[in-house]
Amino acid sequence: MLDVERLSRTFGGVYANRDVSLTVADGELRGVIGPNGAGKSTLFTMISGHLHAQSGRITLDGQHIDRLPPHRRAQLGVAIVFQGARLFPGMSVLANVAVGATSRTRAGAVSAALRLPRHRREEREIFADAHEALARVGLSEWADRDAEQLPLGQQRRLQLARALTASPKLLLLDEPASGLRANERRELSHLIRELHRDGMTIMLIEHDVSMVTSLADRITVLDLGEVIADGTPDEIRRDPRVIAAYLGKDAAA
Ligand SMILES: Nc1ncnc2c1ncn2[C@@H]1O[C@H](COP(=O)(O)OP(=O)(O)OP(=O)(O)O)[C@@H](O)[C@H]1O
Repeated sequence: MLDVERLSRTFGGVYANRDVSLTVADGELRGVIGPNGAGKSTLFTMISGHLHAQSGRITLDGQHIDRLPPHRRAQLGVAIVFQGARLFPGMSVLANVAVGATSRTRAGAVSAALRLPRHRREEREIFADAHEALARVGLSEWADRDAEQLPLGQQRRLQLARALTASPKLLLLDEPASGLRANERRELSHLIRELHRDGMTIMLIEHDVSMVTSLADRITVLDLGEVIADGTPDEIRRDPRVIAAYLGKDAAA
């Protein structure tokens, strides 16, 4: 489904990603781990198109997408939840999800301003999609609440709902669990596992190694912008390079 070949990107002459290659199978849940500054977010934003790679190639279902802008990649099924993504302040939970969905409408601004039938139909579809996505993440009963009033765990699920309105083929989650309490983490893990079971292809950046090893089919480990290991959670746990670079002595014990 996703082929990343020798992707590179530098900032100020320093490699944030250097010849990063990986292949993600259809329906796979791929964990991406590595120390701070390893290049994980850089990799995700190059896949989503928000950051340009300086070299390398990205192929989604056989189609080269590396020259496409982010909205075209989104139309092809790539959705990203950014690290620390913000909510729209002063808006309800439902409106926050619906705003995410409006970027995909076809009717355009003129038709929206004139409230032409096509626009009204799209608006209905958007809100139907938003309701469905909220149900999917278990937030239906909070639809009319002010989004900012939600506890952090629910805010993260809201971000996920926003991404789901696009019915993505490939969902990129950049540290969705950071800052969450243990019970919120468990709920989010459960939700990610369900999406995976439903067949969605997911890439997940996560610092909590036990969370990522319990969820992922395979894990890619980055260090200083390079892939230092790629394998099943068991293989990763045993890999001496990973233990040395990332997991530390505790994990090796
Ligand atoms: N927009 C930018 N401008 C300059 N340097 C950047 C930029 N984005 C990333 N970098 C640098 O690229 C390297 C990789 O950063 P990146 O955010 O991809 O790492 P990460 O593995 O996601 O880190 P973290 O776990 O802390 O989120 C770091 O050295 C970072 O400082």
